[in-house]
Amino acid sequence: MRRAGPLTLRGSAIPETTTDQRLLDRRGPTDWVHTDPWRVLRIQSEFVEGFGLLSEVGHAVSVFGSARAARGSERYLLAEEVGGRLATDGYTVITGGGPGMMEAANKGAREAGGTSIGLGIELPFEQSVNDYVDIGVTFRYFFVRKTMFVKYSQAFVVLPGGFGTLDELFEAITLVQTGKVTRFPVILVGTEFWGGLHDWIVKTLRTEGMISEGDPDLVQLTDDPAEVVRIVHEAHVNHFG
Ligand SMILES: CC(C)=CCNc1ncnc2c1ncn2[C@@H]1O[C@H](COP(=O)(O)O)[C@@H](O)[C@H]1O
Repeated sequence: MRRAGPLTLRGSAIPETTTDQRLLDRRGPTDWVHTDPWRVLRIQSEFVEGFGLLSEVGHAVSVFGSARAARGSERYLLAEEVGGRLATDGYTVITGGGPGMMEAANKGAREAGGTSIGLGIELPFEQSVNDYVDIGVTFRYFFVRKTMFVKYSQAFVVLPGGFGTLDELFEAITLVQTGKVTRFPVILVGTEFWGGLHDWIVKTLRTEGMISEGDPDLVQLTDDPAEVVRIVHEAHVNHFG
């Protein structure tokens, strides 16, 4: 008779090898590594890593923006200021961990003495999280990473950017519109950059009946980093007391 954890095995049911031996024995086909059930485990492990790392982060704000802004450019400095002001107000700053405005926001947060987090994404070209990230994770799956941005922040700050930034912006607006997240400010920084999109949302989406009357107000526009912090702070105080 053999006991293995909660199991009792007798006779021919007793395996000839131990669990460790079977684990360490690498022989056999490897196709299973490329199957979806195996990927599900990998996805699960990304959630476990992410939740484990971020669950004790205090109040946080996710800052999005172009990966392509040059160091020292006006937009880089804007992102740096936004990151710095949020950190000074006590918020952890979470970015996509990449270059450009993500790096700038991490830099601002770090230099203001705040916590600077980067949730990177594995991309086809070699890349690691930027040098201003104090706590970083690199995800394989976009959708796991996106869950982390929403779950562990109290607001989205959206600086000028391209498709990646638009993806993050519209995901946030949809979650707010459908009530999946509540009292979650989505702040567009850069009235000139975002004005055209906001006008189109009002003049086309609302006029054509594709969104509700009040939906354009789900996002707020500003040019002023101090105003960003004020909006976040106000929503936060109303929500958490
Ligand atoms: C130089 C280059 C293109 C590097 C890309 N490296 C990246 N690293 C991490 N997050 C990224 C990257 N590219 C896009 N993203 C995600 O998409 C947004 C920026 O994309 P975009 O530049 O607006 O469209 C960021 O907020 C970020 O979450």
